[in-house]
Amino acid sequence: MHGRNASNGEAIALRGISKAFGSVTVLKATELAVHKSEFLTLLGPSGSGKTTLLNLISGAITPSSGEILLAGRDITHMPPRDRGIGMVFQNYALMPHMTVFENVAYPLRARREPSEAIRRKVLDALDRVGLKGFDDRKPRQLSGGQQQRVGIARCIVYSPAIIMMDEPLGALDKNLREQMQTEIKRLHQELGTTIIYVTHDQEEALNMSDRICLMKTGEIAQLGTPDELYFRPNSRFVAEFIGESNLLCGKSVAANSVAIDGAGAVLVPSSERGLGSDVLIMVRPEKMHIFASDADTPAGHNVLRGVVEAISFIGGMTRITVKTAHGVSVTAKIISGPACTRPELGSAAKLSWSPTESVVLNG
Ligand SMILES: Nc1ncnc2c1ncn2[C@@H]1O[C@H](COP(=O)(O)OP(=O)(O)OP(=O)(O)O)[C@@H](O)[C@H]1O
Repeated sequence: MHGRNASNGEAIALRGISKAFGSVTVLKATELAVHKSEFLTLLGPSGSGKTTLLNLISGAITPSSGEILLAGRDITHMPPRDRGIGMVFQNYALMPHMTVFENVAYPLRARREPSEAIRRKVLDALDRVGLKGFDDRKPRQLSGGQQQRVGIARCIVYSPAIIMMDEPLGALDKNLREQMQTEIKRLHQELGTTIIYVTHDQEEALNMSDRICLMKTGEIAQLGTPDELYFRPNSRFVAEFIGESNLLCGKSVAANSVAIDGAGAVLVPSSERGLGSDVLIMVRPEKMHIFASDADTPAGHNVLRGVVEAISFIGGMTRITVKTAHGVSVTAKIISGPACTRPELGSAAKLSWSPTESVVLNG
């Protein structure tokens, strides 16, 4: 398994990679392996280190410590152009005086490929990104979305094994962004390329990725599938960054029970915790059910009582917030139906959820 095959299916591996600018460490020692053909997204708030990580992999900056392996080979000190990693930028970085054809041909000309091969590959790349027949245009004659397609064509034209995209859809409006997300996913499936994608948009990350690497102040907060980050966040930060969450503070009173501050004990999945330790229970709003105060709740469910303080209709779903007797606002998201089927503003209500839907986080 080792020797020639030392990469073990890893396209990129970071081993103890860190980066400091002067005395400020912006990326703490990081371990990360990106699998071959994987779509991995670096997600995180502004300043969390996503671009720094990308720049380290591309070779635009050198690490303060650690090593970077490309398919098992140490490239830590290799110049960027020799790494063969394709880049797609938010601002497209097209050459304005060149036609679309020449922009896309550029990396092939730099590699001195024969002109017939260049023509074939450029037209194929333009076809793949839906720009057949646009080869004679100049970038300024294209919309933002079309310019980014040229940026993508220029990247896929020389078949790099790894493509990195830094907020590629950041300059586009919402509808176009969603359409381009679908197209980038399709291209990923067609080409089987490893993609490392940077965004600070959690919906984009959930929609596109095989795995998400969520960054927080220069560290990986959690690395996992979209499902894992959404349903099994490992911390309050992850629970709050991905999707909406209800957080209830309490103390562990048994392996499967937490006493919520001011509201009695609720059941949670069993796990080993120090009794009396501070914990947070996270429940996604769509796992919360709402009932009139005199209605029966499902057997075995946890129940909180309160008063409906806000109702907002968000299309297919309706968000109902209940202020509980212990003064905490808890939100349930239910499938929208006629107004008569939901509690009225100001009325007493019960919220219930299955103990299996409680995620226990360290307090
Ligand atoms: N050349 C530099 N010199 C000094 N500090 C830098 C430099 N480049 C980045 N930083 C700092 O490193 C931290 C991480 O920046 P980085 O650009 O990697 O974040 P990011 O997650 O990509 O943020 P954004 O979403 O805003 O692009 C920030 O605090 C930033 O100010």
